[in-house]
Parts: sequence; structure tokens; C-alpha cells
Amino acid sequence: MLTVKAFQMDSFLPATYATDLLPQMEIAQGHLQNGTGAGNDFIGWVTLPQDYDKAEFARIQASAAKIRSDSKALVVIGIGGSYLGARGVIDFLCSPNYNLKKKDTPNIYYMGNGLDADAMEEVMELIGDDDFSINVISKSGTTTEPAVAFRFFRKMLQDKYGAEEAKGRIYATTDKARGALKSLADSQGWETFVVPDDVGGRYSVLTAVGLLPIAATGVNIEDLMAGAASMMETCKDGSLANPAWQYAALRFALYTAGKPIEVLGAYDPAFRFMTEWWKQLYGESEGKDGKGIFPASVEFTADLHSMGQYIQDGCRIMFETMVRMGASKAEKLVPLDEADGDGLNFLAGKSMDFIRDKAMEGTLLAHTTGKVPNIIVQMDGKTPYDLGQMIYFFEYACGISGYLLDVNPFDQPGVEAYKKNMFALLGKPGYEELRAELEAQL
Ligand SMILES: O=P(O)(O)OC[C@H]1O[C@](O)(CO)[C@@H](O)[C@@H]1O
Repeated sequence: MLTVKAFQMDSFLPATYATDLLPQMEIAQGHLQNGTGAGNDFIGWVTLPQDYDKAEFARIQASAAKIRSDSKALVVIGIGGSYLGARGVIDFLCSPNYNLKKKDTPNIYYMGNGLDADAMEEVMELIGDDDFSINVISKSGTTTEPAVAFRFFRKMLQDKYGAEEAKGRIYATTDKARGALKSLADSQGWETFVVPDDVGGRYSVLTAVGLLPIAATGVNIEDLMAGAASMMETCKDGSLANPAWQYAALRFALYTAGKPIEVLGAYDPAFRFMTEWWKQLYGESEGKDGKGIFPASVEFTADLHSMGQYIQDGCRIMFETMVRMGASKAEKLVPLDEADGDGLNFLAGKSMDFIRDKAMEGTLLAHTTGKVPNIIVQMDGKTPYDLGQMIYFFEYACGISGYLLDVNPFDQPGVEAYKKNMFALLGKPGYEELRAELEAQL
């Protein structure tokens, strides 16, 4: 079971930091378990690992099997919560080099998560003559980036296969009833999957949003859900034995003690997109009403040679949360070199894991001495089950954290400002007045 450890926290927080927060934690727990808090119509994810739609889950498995059998590439179109979870899980469990591997599962290309024409052209070239399918994912069904990308790739698909055959290669994951994507999917007869009404984008990785692309790579999504379900049981515990409570209490206490930045990281490059997923989860949930911890991320040891300087020595405004996942699959022992020209024979016969662990311990001590408090999230391993646990743990702790801050953890009003300006500047009908106002400022 995943555990949370606070390292030498007595130099940063009073011994009573967690018990002092108990009354607020109990209220937050009640909000999540009983739906009594702000945004309570978006807490479907709390019970999702057990009460997910089993018939849809079977359809996801069947569609993933079809994609594996008829496609060498799957274009996954989505942005934010409709993208980051799938990418985080696939990178972590299959490798960031997944597309380069020899395999009998499709390459995955992520599109619609930006507006760069060259990136789009490159993916089109990489797909080339290969058979491919599209999974377009948008809860609202109206987000500009994925909608535009979908137009391009839909055309590419239709040009290659003709309108009829293309229909069998498009999978749309969207609202069950509303939005342009839903209407289009219904009128075209595409296979559709549902983003439940009560699950917001950043909490949706364990719905079809994440599960279809993940299953297409052959990852065992039943194990992923089982891991999440086990953590769901753990999180029902309204006490400080609950690891989500421990983490939420620590980060809230550190925030109020003058540490408004949290740096999440791991000593594993495959974890990078899980940190991107986590940044959206916490950034959109907490960053509002002039409050919230700013979520940042690092990849160690690489970033010890860049951001390490700031973390050790810059403004003392941050704390770190390090995710550890135990032994690597490969046991790589440093070879002996008789000549020892590089002076590394003191490491001969030692494993890469040993060297990594010493780097971890050395960094932990250095950063703590440098007044950067450290939280350690220890996973049992790197299996789908372990990751399912971790995903639910971070989601649950995020809900608790939002309520501790006294914000609605399930809305994101701040992201509308850029959208409105962009629509106006693009000349979208209905935005004429704002357009004139904005253009006068440019
Ligand atoms: O799934 P959709 O509706 O396309 O939204 C994608 C993302 O855009 C946001 O709404 C913010 O712009 C996120 O909350 C969401 O994850």
C-alpha cells in the first residue's frame, strides 16, 4: 500500500500540525464522502473505481482490441484532463519511448493539446501510409484545440479510407448528451464513450477518457481500476491513518507556514507526464480566489543539474514531494574496468538502483538542510495496480486540500479568460464588441 512520509518535518512544522487540522479535515472528508461541499455535483470520481459502468468498460476493452487489430497508430486528440492522464499512465507503464519499441500494439500520437502546425504535420508524416484510428476526447465537445485537430485528422482518415470505412475508425469520448462532438458523433454513427456528468476533466483518467487509449497499448486496465478501488477503501477512513489525509495536512500546513510552491518529482523519467497530470489536477483545483499552492515539477536527477541550484539556494518558498517506486525491473550492474581511467571502479558491481538511491538520500538531506521540506510518497512498485492506487490517492488528497483551502476544488473559472479573448480575436460570431476592444490594445 502506498505510504506518505514526512522527512524531518519537526524543523518546519509544529508537532501538532496534523492534529490541529483535524476539525477541518473531518469537514473536508464529510464533503467528499457525503457530497456536502462546494462543487458537490462533480464528485462522481470518489466512488468511480467501484461503481463505474461495467458495460461501457467491456466496450472499451472491445474497442481497444479492435484498434490493436486494425491500426498501427492511434491519434489521441484531447487537451488538459482529456489528455494528460492517458499520456501520464502510458509513459509511466509502457515507457516514454513506447512509440519506438518493437510491438504489436499501435503507436500513440497525442494531438489537439496545442496549436502548432509543425507538430501536426510531423505526426501526419509519421503516420504516413500506416493504418490508423482516432480517439477524440472532449468533455465539453467544444474546446478549440482538439476540435481543430480533429478536423484535420478526420479529413486525413476520410481521404484514406472513404467516409464509410472512416466511421469505424473514429471513437469519440464526450458528454453523454450535449456538445458539438456528441451531435457530430450521433449523426455520423461513431462509437462513443461517456465522460460522466459528475466527473470533471482533471479527475477523469479512470473513465473512458483515459481508459480507451491506455487499453489500446495493452495495459491491464482492470488492474488499474483494482488499485484505485483499494485506495478508495483506504480513503474512506476519516482519520490520520488515511495517507491522503497525511499528505493534505502536510501540504496545507507547509503552505500556511510560508511555502506556497510544491515541487513534485521522481527519479524516473517515465514519471514526467504523471507530474504534468498532477499539475493540472492541483493547479486547477486549488489556484483560485487569490489562493493555492503553485504546483511545479522536476525530473531527478536530470533537474538536479539545472533547477537543483534554485531549490538548494534560491528563495525559500517551496517544499518537495518525491514519489518513490522501489526497485527497477532491470538490474544494471556497473562494469569493472581494469584501467579505471574514469576512477569509477569504486562503483563496480554496484547496481544503478543503488547509485540512484544514494543520490536520492543525498538530495533529501541537502534540500532539507537548505530549508526545503520533503514529503515522500512511497509506491509499492510500478504496476498498473500501484499506479491506480497513486492516481486515486492524489485525486482524493486534492479534494481534501481544496476544502482545507476553502475553495471549490471542482471548478476552473480562470481558464475562461483566455478562451474569450481568443474567440474574439479569431472573429467568432458573437464576440464583435470584445474583438474591437482587444484589438485596440494590441
Ligand atoms: O474535455 P474538454 O471539454 O475539451 O476540456 C479540456 C480541458 O479544458 C479545460 O476545460 C480548461 O480549459 C480543462 O478543465 C479540461 O481538462
